[in-house]
Amino acid sequence: MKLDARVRFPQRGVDLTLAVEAGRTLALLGPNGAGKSTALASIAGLLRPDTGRITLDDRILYSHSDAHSDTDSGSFVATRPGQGEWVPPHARGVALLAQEPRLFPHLSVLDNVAFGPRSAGMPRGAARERAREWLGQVDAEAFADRRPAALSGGQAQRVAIARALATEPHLLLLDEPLSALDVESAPAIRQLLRRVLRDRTTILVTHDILDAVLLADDVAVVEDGRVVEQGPTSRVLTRPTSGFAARIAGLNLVRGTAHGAAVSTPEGLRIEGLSDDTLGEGAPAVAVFSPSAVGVYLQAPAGSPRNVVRGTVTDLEPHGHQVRVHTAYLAADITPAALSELHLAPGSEVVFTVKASEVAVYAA
Ligand SMILES: Nc1ncnc2c1ncn2[C@@H]1O[C@H](COP(=O)(O)OP(=O)(O)OP(=O)(O)O)[C@@H](O)[C@H]1O
Repeated sequence: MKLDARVRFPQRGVDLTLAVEAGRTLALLGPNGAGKSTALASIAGLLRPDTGRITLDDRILYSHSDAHSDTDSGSFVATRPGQGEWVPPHARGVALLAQEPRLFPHLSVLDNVAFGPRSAGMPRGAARERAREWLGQVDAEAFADRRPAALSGGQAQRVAIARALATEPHLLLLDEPLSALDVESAPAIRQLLRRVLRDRTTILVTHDILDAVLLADDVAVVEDGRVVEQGPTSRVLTRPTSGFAARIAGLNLVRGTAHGAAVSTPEGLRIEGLSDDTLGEGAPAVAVFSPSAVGVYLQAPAGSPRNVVRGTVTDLEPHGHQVRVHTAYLAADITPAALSELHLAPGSEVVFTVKASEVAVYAA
């Protein structure tokens, strides 16, 4: 089913609009405190937004508007302040899978998975039958008779996935489902999710770019309580328009205004690039380029036609066989040999150069 959600918590500075098309997986990415968990809890019904509207297809799960602050056309005419609709969590057809499996410790694995169907009124035998099917789907039927305490973290998360899916939810919410797992068990659970999420309407909160690439059709980047960027995963990672998406995609991004195929920043920086967008003069735009396209010098090379950006080294870190040199806003990859020749350390003044032909300029 298709999800449309607008959730507003003015006191938390959260005002998010999200849409997930039926059968697609949307990854929510963003820094800590951006509002991702607030969005999931609101959609699951664990948290009541001050105002907003949440629908699954035509069914309203939550609706409440405030005539004074909600300027959405029409909606506040029909609903006066204090009125609204609220479907409790268990009746939403929404399953939430958290970081920790949170299985019921006193029930067997089988009865943990049968719990949802039982609560929905299914007879015990049929509920157990369904639980067995789902345990089979997640390769966990061998643990059916165990108690949760006798499971490893990865095994418990498999069971939690089966428990969430056994309720046959219209919408699945995953809150960093792999973050509590060790590096050995995470890949297998990621593969399992890849299989079970296919054609299922899902929102996935993650900090891991690999999860977004392997599991999500679309990505929404949340910063400071707002969705700052949303689109197909491949587009967001190859043509990011937010600083956060650029960082996780491993790209440099300079934001400013368009002047021809150049971007100018309020600080006076000007980056020339190539653009296949029709950019209005002065329109918001970004210049995006890879750290591997950046040359690092101590002095600006004489007569160079390249873009030149001065900065102070903030950090040096290994990056594959190279070393990534960070300044406050940009990064460059150089060889260890170049690093030792330049004698770089945090605090060093450097000049970054990049050819215009390596810089993509597009509307932001
Ligand atoms: N119980 C609460 N009461 C008031 N404000 C809260 C509460 N929980 C979170 N907030 C605020 O709401 C905003 C969004 O927080 P939220 O936990 O949704 O972010 P997040 O993106 O999920 O972060 P993280 O990645 O750290 O989980 C933050 O400003 C946070 O301080």
